[in-house]
Amino acid sequence: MSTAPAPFDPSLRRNLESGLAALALDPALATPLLDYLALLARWNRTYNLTAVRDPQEMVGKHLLDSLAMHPYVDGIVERQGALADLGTGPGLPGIPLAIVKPGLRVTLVESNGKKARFLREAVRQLSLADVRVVESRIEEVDEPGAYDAITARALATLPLILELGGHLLKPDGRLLAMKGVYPADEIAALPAGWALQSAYPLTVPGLEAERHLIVVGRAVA
Ligand SMILES: C[S@@+](CC[C@H](N)C(=O)[O-])C[C@H]1O[C@@H](n2cnc3c(N)ncnc32)[C@H](O)[C@@H]1O
Repeated sequence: MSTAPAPFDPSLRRNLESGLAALALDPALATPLLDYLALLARWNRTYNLTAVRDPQEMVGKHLLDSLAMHPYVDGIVERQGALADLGTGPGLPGIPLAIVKPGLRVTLVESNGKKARFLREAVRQLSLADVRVVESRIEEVDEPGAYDAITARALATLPLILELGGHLLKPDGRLLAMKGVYPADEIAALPAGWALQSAYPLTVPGLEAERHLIVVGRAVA
């Protein structure tokens, strides 16, 4: 499938630009983000990559929702670190974060072949030089201790995310998990050796839904 200019209604760009401004991001980033959205919307017609089909809805539920956590990856960019986005699906939140944080090294981990094919194409067409795609089950990724952070959105419970991908984190690495309702039960059930580090309420411009960023790291003995 070829690249084409984003064929969107101007109101969609305006909504995205005002959402970016509300998140303290440069509204000019709307251009590369809309290129990604156009690709996603086009492939979604045949590949069923996401249940959200309306591009206007994708702006809030996918782009701005993914970007609401952007301040929390700044430390990784500063230390020239690496982040693995587990069960990334069509690249969420990994691709929007990579677009707005140049220099952030992102590995997109996805086991579904169709989604991985889309991801490789998106990386190529959007010229995302610091992004790589690993088509694999998370638990089979053989890169122990390689990452400063792992992200996961709509993947699994906190204990299961750590069971699948905890091995990928450096000793001081962090799981940054995006959650809806505050996951008190999941936090109480964290596996031995892991502890809640912080929890931040996230505001997603234009969305009412409750969102939280849950930060988990290795417990200090
Ligand atoms: C509900 S989707 C969420 C996708 C994306 N993170 C988002 O926020 O839209 C979960 C994704 O995780 C992938 N997945 C689930 N278990 C996995 C595993 N063990 N290894 C790799 N990918 C997995 C699925 O194929 C699916 O694309």
